[in-house]
Amino acid sequence: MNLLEVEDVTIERSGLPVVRGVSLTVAEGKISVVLGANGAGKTSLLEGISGAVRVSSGQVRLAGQRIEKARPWRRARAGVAHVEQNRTVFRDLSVVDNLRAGCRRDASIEEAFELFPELGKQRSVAAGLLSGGEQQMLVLGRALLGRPKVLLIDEMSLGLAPMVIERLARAVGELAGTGVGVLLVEQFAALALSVADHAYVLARGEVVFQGERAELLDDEELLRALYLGDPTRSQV
Ligand SMILES: Nc1ncnc2c1ncn2[C@@H]1O[C@H](COP(=O)(O)OP(=O)(O)OP(=O)(O)O)[C@@H](O)[C@H]1O
Repeated sequence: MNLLEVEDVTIERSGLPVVRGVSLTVAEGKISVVLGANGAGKTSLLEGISGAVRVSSGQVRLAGQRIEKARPWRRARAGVAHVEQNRTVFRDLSVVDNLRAGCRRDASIEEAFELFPELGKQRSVAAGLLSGGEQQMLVLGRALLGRPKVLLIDEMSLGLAPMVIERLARAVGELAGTGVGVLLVEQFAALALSVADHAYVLARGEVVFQGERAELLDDEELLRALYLGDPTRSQV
């Protein structure tokens, strides 16, 4: 079942369309990734889904219900969690208090420690003292405790070491395993493709490729172009 459906969505910034007629889906328990160079419109797309920016036209449906006109907090309450690029933690609060801040009554912060035992060993440490990777774990753990249906994750790998990125990717796979639909936006294809079920490539606001992970892995030319940051150069 598709938990998230984005249909023909256009988003404008300063009067210019930066997301143009994009359609994509995220199924229950699956990971869809959106790849694309800097400025391709990935962040704007996620913001349009969570409500941080207005969608000019098209539909966004969560479990079949239209949400593209709903206020951001309503979308969050309906089950859209948005993990933004800047890893926002409450720096002065402990790990436990950061998790409590996002914890629904029917969730337990122990669930976050099961997913990230690393955090369980630092319960009373101020979040600001954690490494970048641990802060990302904290943000993901907190999002999990909000019991989302769909998790939007923006550039989780930014500035992190490959080993840490692999660790996070594994955790995202485990999260999806619980039934959450994940939409992962990444500039770097390797991480995204290691966990993706379905992949989309965005260039200048448009989807220029979509397919199963295997198809993208098979298409060396497209992959190379992705790494060079210009997916429009390949034959798609
Ligand atoms: N607040 C804004 N006002 C005007 N234009 C914006 C704004 N934010 C982004 N843009 C423009 O929208 C386009 C898409 O940006 P967006 O951040 O969505 O792309 P991206 O693929 O996520 O890139 P990045 O990896 O840099 O986040 C870019 O041309 C950018 O300059």
